[in-house]
Amino acid sequence: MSYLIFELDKKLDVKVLQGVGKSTLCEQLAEVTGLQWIEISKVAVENNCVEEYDEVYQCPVLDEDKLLDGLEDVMCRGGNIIDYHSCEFFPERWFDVVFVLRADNTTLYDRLVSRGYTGKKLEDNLDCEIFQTILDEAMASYKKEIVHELSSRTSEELQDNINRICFWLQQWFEDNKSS
Ligand SMILES: Nc1ncnc2c1ncn2[C@@H]1O[C@H](COP(=O)(O)OP(=O)(O)O)[C@@H](O)[C@H]1O
Repeated sequence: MSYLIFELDKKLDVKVLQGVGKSTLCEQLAEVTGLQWIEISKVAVENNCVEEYDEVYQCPVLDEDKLLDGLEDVMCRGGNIIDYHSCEFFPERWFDVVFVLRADNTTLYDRLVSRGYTGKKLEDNLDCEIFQTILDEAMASYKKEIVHELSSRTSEELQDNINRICFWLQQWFEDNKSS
């Protein structure tokens, strides 16, 4: 499961979880739309926003306040695609639409195993999908009407998602032309 969140405050921004295809989608979307793809994990490391390393999940633990402070100006300008595996700590005002990517468990299992995930990290990522944790988190963090689910299992669905998001963007610009 994954998020894709656009902040469309006259400009745009996107945010997206693990193995569902968010990087793949964000990269292609950035190419097509000209939006700036921001990988939070990379930005955090580059800007010293990592507090410690979680040995169980084998991932960095972020200094969220510092990270958010550093992103504030960029997000206010808009035009970004934000890519990360959690969404509740981002300010609600940053985003105008949220896309939650979904993949069935077999697909997700194969992707995560081929990426080298094992043990608790693998189990918890799969549980997230089974229990719809990310969708619930998105629904709880943002207005329900701006949260959308997209299936992300095949290359056809990837293309379809890009088309749907581009169409959605066009509509957004039409609706907000005069403001
Ligand atoms: N829609 C899709 N159809 C088929 N394979 C996909 C799709 N999206 C991503 N993948 C593949 O799944 C793997 C994980 O994708 P990635 O974009 O890195 O996920 P994430 O960024 O969510 O962790 C990669 O090998 C990628 O090529």
